[in-house]
Amino acid sequence: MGNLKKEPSSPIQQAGAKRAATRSPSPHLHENKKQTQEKINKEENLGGYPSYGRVKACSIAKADRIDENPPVLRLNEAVEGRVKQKHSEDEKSVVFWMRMHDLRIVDSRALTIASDYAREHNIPLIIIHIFSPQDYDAHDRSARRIDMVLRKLKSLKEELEEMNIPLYTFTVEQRQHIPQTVLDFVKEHKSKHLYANMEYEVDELFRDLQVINLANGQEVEVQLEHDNMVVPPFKVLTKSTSKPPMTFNAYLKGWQKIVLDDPTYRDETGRVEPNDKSAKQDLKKLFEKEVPDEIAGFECHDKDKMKELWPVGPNTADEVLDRFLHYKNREDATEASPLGDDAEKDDGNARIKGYAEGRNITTGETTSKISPYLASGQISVRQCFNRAQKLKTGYNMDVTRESGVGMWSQEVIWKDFYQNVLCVNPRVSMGHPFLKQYRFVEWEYNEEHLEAWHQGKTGWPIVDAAMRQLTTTGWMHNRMRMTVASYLCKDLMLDWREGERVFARELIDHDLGSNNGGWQWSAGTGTDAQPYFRIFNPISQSNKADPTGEYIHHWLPELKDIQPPALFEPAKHLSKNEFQKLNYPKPLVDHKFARDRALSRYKKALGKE
Ligand SMILES: Cc1cc2nc3c(=O)[nH]c(=O)nc-3n(C[C@H](O)[C@H](O)[C@H](O)COP(=O)(O)OP(=O)(O)OC[C@H]3O[C@@H](n4cnc5c(N)ncnc54)[C@H](O)[C@@H]3O)c2cc1C
Repeated sequence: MGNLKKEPSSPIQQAGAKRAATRSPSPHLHENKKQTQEKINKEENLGGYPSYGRVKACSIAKADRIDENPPVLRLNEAVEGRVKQKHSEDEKSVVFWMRMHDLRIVDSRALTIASDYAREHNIPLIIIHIFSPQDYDAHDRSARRIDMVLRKLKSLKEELEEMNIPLYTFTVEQRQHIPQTVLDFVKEHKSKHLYANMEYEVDELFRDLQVINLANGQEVEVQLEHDNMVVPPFKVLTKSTSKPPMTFNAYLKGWQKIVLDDPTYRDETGRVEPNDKSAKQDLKKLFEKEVPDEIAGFECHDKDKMKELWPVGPNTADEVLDRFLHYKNREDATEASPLGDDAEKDDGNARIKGYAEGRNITTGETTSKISPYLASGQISVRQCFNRAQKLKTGYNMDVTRESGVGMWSQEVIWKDFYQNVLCVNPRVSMGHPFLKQYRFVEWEYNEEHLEAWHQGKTGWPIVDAAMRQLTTTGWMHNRMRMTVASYLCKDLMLDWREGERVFARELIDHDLGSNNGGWQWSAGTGTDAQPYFRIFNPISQSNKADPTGEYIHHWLPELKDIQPPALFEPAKHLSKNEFQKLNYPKPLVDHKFARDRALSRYKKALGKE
């Protein structure tokens, strides 16, 4: 790999490197960190994870302890037992805390309740959003994701201003100070009620528990709602065990029954109601504060490109969905915004209609590209599900695999499923495999290979094209996510958490539940995981996802003159001379060798070797 650059190449990698330099140990200190980390791993019984300090995992003991009493259940209890506050004359406002996952003002459960309370008592509604760089760091948030949040907040601020509602944003540097800072704000604005939708990551659940505990002693009532899933966590239970099912098919069955029995789960709440005009004057200072252009340490270096590819505005998420439900597939859309202006409305040939058969093809617009908008809550899961279901024919609810509507609805339910997995087994978001038997897989730690994979220089065109799509656009097609993830874990034998982290730092649609679920599925360590012995072959994946080679040609112009099948494995098909002229790397590892190595390592972890 002599042609591999050590310097971060994509803007997002540069941002990551800068952040790493300021906030976390430099990647170049990995060698020094290795010993310390190995010591910690040994001490904490993490054996088998010799890490370079990159992979974050808490001790097994701690993960098991948190799993035994999942924080979401504790939070549910705390919400039930909260100290209630009655409205009185001295209550002058009500506060809604908007989070990174619910950036919208329509169909947001807690926001609607807050808005109703404000109307009922004739007091103004205040909306706040907190920037927490420490949390972004802890969750490896990408600068692109943060940039999209800022752009959306700016747009919301303008919209809300028309409705006399202030959207006030501020940064809290030390995340441990967030609970009290929020309560201080609530009290300062003479409010006794704070509303928010729950976030399901472990840190956030513990933070919210603390908010409630503190509020109980400070005459503030905190009400938290389940909003980020159609069916809240721990609701779907298997008949035989009364436990949440951990396979998708069983979950889907239970999910469907619950929603059919009680259609209110699908009910959308309306739009936030305006404040009285007087709020503009009374809360002048809050209106005056601008949403910042960037957050220090998370500057987005390809901001303009992101803005062009993933625009935001009052109705953009609705429009992106609309395109998928009612417009034709644009053939040349590999690097285009889902809102490009050359789309043709055609209900008879709408993209969703071809989804069941076409979703694995990487060229054109075979999927919705709604994920950046869904992950940041610019549109709700309910809205997506309901709007697709409106197009169904002949069923009460279509979640079958036979139709485009059914298949797409199932995919949306996968999002719910992975949120549920996160809530039921919090260890998965703390660096632990869902299948505990895979705690001791022996991974390779190879900085060069990781870097080559990240930069799209593995020598396997389908993997490289996909990784360049990721670093250039912040998004990757689902089949490609599975392909590159399988390649990282099973061909390069690199720890899935390394890949999970790279994705988190690059993706504009990063969602902890879906990302973790996708990575663990690919590594064979998760729910529904493909078994360890199923190893994606880059050539069959190329044939399946990019039969004409158009996707590879788009992302790897150096291979533009080569056609399939040579395109899928040029090092094998071309003469030495021809191959050298391409300036394209040879495969990092031989697939057959890698396959045998992976099988042996997994078997060893299972005690079969
Ligand atoms: C290794 C790996 C990492 C992933 N990381 C993320 C991530 O960080 N954020 C993310 O939103 N999705 C992630 N996914 C799931 C999936 O790849 C994306 O949701 C999908 O590619 C987004 O494109 P789309 O909106 O066009 O999807 P569509 O096919 O149009 O699906 C519509 C929506 O359904 C949901 N969905 C679809 N497939 C899945 C799935 N397999 N798991 C969970 N939800 C799904 C998403 O919200 C998606 O936007 C990951 C998958 C893998 C294999």
